[in-house]
Amino acid sequence: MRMLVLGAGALGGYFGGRALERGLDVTFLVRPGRAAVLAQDGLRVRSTHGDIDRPVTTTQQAGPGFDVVLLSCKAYDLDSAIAAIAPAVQAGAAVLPILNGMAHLDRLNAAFGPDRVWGGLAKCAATLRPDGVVQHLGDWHWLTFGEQDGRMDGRAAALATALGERPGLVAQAVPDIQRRMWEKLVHLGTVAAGTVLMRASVGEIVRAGGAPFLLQLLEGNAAIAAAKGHVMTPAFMDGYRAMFADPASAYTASMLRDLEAGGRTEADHIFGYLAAEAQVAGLPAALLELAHLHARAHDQRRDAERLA
Ligand SMILES: NC(=O)C1=CN([C@@H]2O[C@H](COP(=O)(O)OP(=O)(O)OC[C@H]3O[C@@H](n4cnc5c(N)ncnc54)[C@H](OP(=O)(O)O)[C@@H]3O)[C@@H](O)[C@H]2O)C=CC1
Ligand SMILES: CC(C)(CO)C(=O)C(=O)O
Repeated sequence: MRMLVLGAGALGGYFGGRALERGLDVTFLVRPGRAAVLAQDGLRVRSTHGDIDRPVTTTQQAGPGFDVVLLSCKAYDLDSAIAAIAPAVQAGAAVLPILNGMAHLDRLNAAFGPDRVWGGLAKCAATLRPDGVVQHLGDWHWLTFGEQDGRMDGRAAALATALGERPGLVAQAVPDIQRRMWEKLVHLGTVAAGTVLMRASVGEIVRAGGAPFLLQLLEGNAAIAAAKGHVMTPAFMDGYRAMFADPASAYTASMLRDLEAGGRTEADHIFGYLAAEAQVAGLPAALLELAHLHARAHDQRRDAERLA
């Protein structure tokens, strides 16, 4: 199976590297800066599930011949990413986006049609270090995806079989990817809003007395998902209530890591989207709106080059 990976950042580098290990024919579609690093040093991944150090094939121009495009850009780069992958998708490849959030599906559907676009999500924490190494954080290694019509006999199932389920990468094709993406957004919307607003890990927030704050975010996000027709199960809620009340947790969202590194945030795509959906449903969203404002203010300061 031939895979084109747009972006060799944290997740593109991690999952693209694991796909290479499992025998897929992988090409990274990258911009000149990342292309130069990969040409010089190869793909370097550091992970408790095994490091990766290997030369990789890169291109700066997509073309025909790919079965699937793993789309791993940030939401704010979506327009340029759509333009970059278009030659591969128009030639027949499916798109597997692993961005957090939901709104990108509409834009991908508009660009390529829903038959070509899968849903997808990554439960995996990683970061691209300044030295160009992809650092896997913690133990999560799940890649979940599915065709939007829920078909289980198409290319998504074939990709899951090709990638398999082993430590380092557990790939699953599912018939209910929209529900899974909403579960991920309830989780992410909680950890991102909580840790970005407090500029602290889950454990630090809990030890400071903030467990009720995190739980309020979790319940609020679950109510928004329910209003969209995706009711979180009791088991899901119990698991995340425990996670967001753990005083020993070092857990932070990638958005906090990006913000602390002086990067741009996906504020509109995550907090803005959730707050807008809350408004449509007549639900309270004060904490999401505050997180949105906080991250946007950071983005303003960053764009003006006034970060310390
Ligand atoms: N990191 C994490 O732990 C997790 C992240 N996510 C989500 O996954 C998505 C990706 O995040 P992450 O991997 O952290 O992001 P990164 O910033 O680490 O990587 C994104 C990469 O996309 C590349 N890119 C963007 N536009 C283009 C383009 N037009 N052509 C080629 N390359 C392009 C960037 O390249 P360049 O270097 O040239 O800018 C960058 O290397 C986000 O939506 C995030 O919320 C989900 C789960 C966990
Ligand atoms: C919550 C987490 C780590 C789950 O993969 C994530 O998506 C992120 O930090 O962006």
